[in-house]
Amino acid sequence: MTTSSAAPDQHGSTAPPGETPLVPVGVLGARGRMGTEVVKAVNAADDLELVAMVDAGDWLFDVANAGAQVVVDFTRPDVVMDNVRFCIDNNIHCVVGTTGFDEEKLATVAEWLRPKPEVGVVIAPNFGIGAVLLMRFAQEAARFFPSTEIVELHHPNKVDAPSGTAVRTARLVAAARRAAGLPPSPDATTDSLPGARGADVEGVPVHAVRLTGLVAHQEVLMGAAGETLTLRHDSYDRASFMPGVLLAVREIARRPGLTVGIESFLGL
Ligand SMILES: NC(=O)C1=CN([C@@H]2O[C@H](COP(=O)(O)OP(=O)(O)OC[C@H]3O[C@@H](n4cnc5c(N)ncnc54)[C@H](O)[C@@H]3O)[C@@H](O)[C@H]2O)C=CC1
Ligand SMILES: O=C(O)C1=N[C@H](C(=O)O)C[C@H](O)C1
Repeated sequence: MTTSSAAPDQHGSTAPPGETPLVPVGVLGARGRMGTEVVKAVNAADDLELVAMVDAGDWLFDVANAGAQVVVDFTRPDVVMDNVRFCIDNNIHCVVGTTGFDEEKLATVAEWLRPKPEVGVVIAPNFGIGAVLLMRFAQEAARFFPSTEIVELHHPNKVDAPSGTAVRTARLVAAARRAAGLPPSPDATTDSLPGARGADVEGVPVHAVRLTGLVAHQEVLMGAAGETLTLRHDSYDRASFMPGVLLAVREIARRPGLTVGIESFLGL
């Protein structure tokens, strides 16, 4: 299913002459939990124009035919790479929220962008500004604590575990610990059931909870003698991700190449 307004001009805009051109935006995963929020947010923005809504089984070409200059992808880890490749090949900037990106996939996207110096792609596991701040705070604090573990908690419809946010947080914490010369966190475990100590992400245990009634939550637990520092972020409504998504949609044309995370968009 797609929606598209009057045929865009050569700049992809349908704004009346003399007015600031609207940025034509396409949404992939448009009927999903996040995609429906993005559709609402783009429709409510007076400087953006929703020109294409694509979901499973729809024709991906519709985003190009509709003149989208920016595409937002909130689909699935197993399809997102095909979507990103299509957008890059068609000179369409990409704001990607879909998770599942490891270093290899990020390197592949960067390679696809090499012959396209004008195209911008931002891949962010979390567009929630509070979540981004949590990651930054955890990165800053990590070097002061012998032990760090992460607990992420999500709705039971999430297909991937651990969350992309938790994996990125763990990687940032692990890098900070390495830079500080910290030894591995103390752990005397020698006898455990599979999974009991969580997923090992560069030496940081990450535990995933799936619970009816939740949306998206994360705790970073940092331990030292006689104290624990607990950092927690809660997303109660997917509207919380929209300020970050719209910031990226508005900025991406000025950010050619691959950007991972929205920290630089926030001046962090
Ligand atoms: N970066 C961030 O801030 C956030 C990222 N996410 C991630 O976004 C992704 C989507 O999450 P949800 O919206 O909850 O999932 P969802 O399952 O509700 O939505 C995914 C949508 O993509 C559609 N889809 C599947 N294959 C497609 C294809 N080839 N082309 C177009 N559409 C296709 C599905 O039919 C579905 O409507 C997940 O990877 C999740 O981890 C979720 C929330 C925030
Ligand atoms: O699937 C979700 O809902 C979310 N996924 C992202 C992730 O995997 O980090 C972001 C947020 O946690 C919500």
